[in-house]
Amino acid sequence: MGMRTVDEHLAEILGTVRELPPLDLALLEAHGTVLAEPVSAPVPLPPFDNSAMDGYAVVASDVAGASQSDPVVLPVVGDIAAGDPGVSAIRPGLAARIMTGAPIPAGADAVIPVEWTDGGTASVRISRAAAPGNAIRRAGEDVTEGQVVAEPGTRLGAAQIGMLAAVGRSRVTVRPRPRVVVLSTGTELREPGEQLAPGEIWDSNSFMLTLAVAEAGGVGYRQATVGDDPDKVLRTLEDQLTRADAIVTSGGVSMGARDVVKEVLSRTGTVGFHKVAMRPGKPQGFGLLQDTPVFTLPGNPVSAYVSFQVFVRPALQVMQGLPPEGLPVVEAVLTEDVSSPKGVRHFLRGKLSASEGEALSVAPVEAQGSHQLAALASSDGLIVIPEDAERVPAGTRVEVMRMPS
Ligand SMILES: Nc1nc2c(c(=O)[nH]1)N[C@H]1C(S)=C(S)[C@@H](COP(=O)(O)OP(=O)(O)OC[C@H]3O[C@@H](n4cnc5c(N)ncnc54)[C@H](O)[C@@H]3O)O[C@H]1N2
Ligand code: MOO
Repeated sequence: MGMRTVDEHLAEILGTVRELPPLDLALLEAHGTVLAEPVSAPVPLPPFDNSAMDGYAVVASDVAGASQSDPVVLPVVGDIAAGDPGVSAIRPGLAARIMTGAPIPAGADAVIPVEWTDGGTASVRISRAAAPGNAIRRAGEDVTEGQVVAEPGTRLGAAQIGMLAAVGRSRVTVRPRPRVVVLSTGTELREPGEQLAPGEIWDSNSFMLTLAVAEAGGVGYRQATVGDDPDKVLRTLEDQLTRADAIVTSGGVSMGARDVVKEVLSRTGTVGFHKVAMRPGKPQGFGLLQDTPVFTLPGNPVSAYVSFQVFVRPALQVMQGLPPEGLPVVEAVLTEDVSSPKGVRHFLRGKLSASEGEALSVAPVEAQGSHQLAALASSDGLIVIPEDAERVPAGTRVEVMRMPS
């Protein structure tokens, strides 16, 4: 078990994981995935000049003198609704009733909102002038023909999917969400909701990690907790390979007499176990089991969470065709002195706050033990204290990994 740095361990991971093959998905199924092709508009948007309001299409110069006291009256030659094919036309001296989204008739150069008129159907009394172009939405004003509306690497949220539909796409090529099987090991673990016997605790890691996968854009499959029986652990891992793009385990990787994950994976696959110079999260394992990346995270809950964000999240980003950036990092001013072991990258749990006009600040929470999940759950950032720092005084600017909310 050689000692390695965080960067060395991450480099091995990022050098091993691969982008998932692209997949053609129907739009709604593509929500949350990452686009793998550039999408361009086959036509301009809007495709034709159309009305922004319900009202009357006119020639602006006809109504130039219209006012409350001296309205202009024009004959109405017809109705144009949204969806009409856009073949109608008017001549000077005429008006056409028009609805929002309907094509502007040839010859018209302004739309008078119905509120500025008496709403007439045979003829209309207009009591306000309008400049040419009034209430007209021009073709191509949103998107020009051939314009790329979404680049590869775009995460497809509601607005982006809406954009793809607006340019006529029913399906898109994306990197699928990585499917990640999450497995907790430990005979002491019980399902939440069950009774605890002496010596037992409720399994929290598998819930936390399954959802951390989802927060990172993947699909987490929570596996029922397995005990410390090596054959059962191996069988469970192998059974899961068919549906997993990656496997994340928690527990059973340190120095105990019954560290089952380490025992089992030392016999097969390429998973290597290392002490990584970080706190929390020292015991780490990573490698392939029949070509599937396996991350063996330490069992202490805070260690498991931090390890996930530092190592697994960037790997899931690579699998989705994204740069391995990990959590977003912000700079903040430390509110308290902290000390940190030399040679170790320390991830302290902290609370960010922004008061008006002042720089973002971060307060380390009091409980920094790797078993103290309540302190993690009340934090919103992981304060990164680099390897070479031992004493960091209050007022220092530090990097903080912002936890997903
Ligand atoms: N002699 C040494 N002992 C330990 C060392 C060491 O270097 N030498 N490292 C410590 C560190 S650091 C960590 S982290 C843990 C890692 O241990 P394991 O990954 O083998 O995890 P376990 O022993 O199975 O569990 C540790 C701790 O976490 C609790 N746990 C485990 N799984 C869950 C879960 N799914 N939900 C909630 N809590 C869980 C478990 O009950 C233990 O309390 O090793 C140290 N020891
Ligand atoms: O590294 Mo352990 O992960 O500190 O508790």
